[in-house]
Amino acid sequence: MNDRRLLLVHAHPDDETIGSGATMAKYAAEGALVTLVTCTLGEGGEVIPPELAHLAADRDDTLGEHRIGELAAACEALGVTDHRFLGGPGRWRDSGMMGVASNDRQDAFWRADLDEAAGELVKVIREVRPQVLVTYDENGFYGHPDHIKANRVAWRAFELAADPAFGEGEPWRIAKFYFTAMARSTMRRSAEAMREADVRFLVEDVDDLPFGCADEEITTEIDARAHIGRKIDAMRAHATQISVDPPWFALSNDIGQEAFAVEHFILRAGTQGPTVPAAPIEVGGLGEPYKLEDDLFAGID
Ligand SMILES: CC(=O)N[C@H]1[C@@H](O[C@@H]2[C@H](O)[C@H](O)[C@@H](O)[C@H](O)[C@H]2O)O[C@H](CO)[C@@H](O)[C@@H]1O
Ligand SMILES: [Zn+2]
Repeated sequence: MNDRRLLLVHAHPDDETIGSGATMAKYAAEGALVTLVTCTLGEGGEVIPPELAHLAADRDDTLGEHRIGELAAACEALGVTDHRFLGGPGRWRDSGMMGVASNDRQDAFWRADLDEAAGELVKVIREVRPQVLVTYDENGFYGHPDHIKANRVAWRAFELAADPAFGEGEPWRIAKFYFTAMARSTMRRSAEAMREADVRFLVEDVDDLPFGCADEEITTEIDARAHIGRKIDAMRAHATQISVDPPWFALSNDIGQEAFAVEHFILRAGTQGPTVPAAPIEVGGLGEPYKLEDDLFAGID
């Protein structure tokens, strides 16, 4: 174990793997403490396997409980041993996609009191004392209300954890705050490869997808190719949400995506560390002429 401590805040079981799974596996394998906080149980998700359809919210409403098990299996696959649900399992419920009726439930994460939810995350931050925090950008990566709220709660907790006038425990200032990111150029190349591979999933035009950023916004590139097998295994663990046909996967909308082994991030707060030439495009990097951090802890230790 080294002294590196990485905290990730994700909205639902499966997001950790989709957006940062290879990176989590890499740092866990290198001996860092990787702590995952998941904000809901994913109670409102769709269910892919027909034999599990009864779990859905409008049937038995036991999908949240089932996804606790999926997430435990995914964390084991990633080598992540420290996982918490924000405020405890079921404290806040999956709000559903933007605009649906479940957004208005009293227990919806989207309606959570910001300082109350952030206060729960401050407890974890002051206990773990992470140097690095990762979550979504202000749009929640793709606009889901729970993802947007996760960004807001994480940012508020980032501020409060460092404030000696707030709450109990020793204040802790996190050195670097990152957003998960996906470069549109990488997405385009992936979509082209999917078309050529004639995969069984739908291939959408990148411009029609609700996520992706300009290459120039990326600050950090984590080459976790050595750990892609763990990411694929973790995706398989989330069987109600993800279909896997490596290196491709799809959610219940059946829109094909690539399980990237090189994952990108945007530094939102903190000082950028030393940069190196980006990995080649052929392996999923941004390629020339980009120079990026190749380590989330760059410049800290
Ligand atoms: C990756 C992610 O955030 N998944 C969420 C999302 O699930 C999507 C939702 O059910 C949508 O209606 C489908 O078309 C899409 O395929 C799903 O990925 O929203 C769910 C409800 O809030 C959430 O449980 C799931 O984790
Ligand atoms: Zn999600």
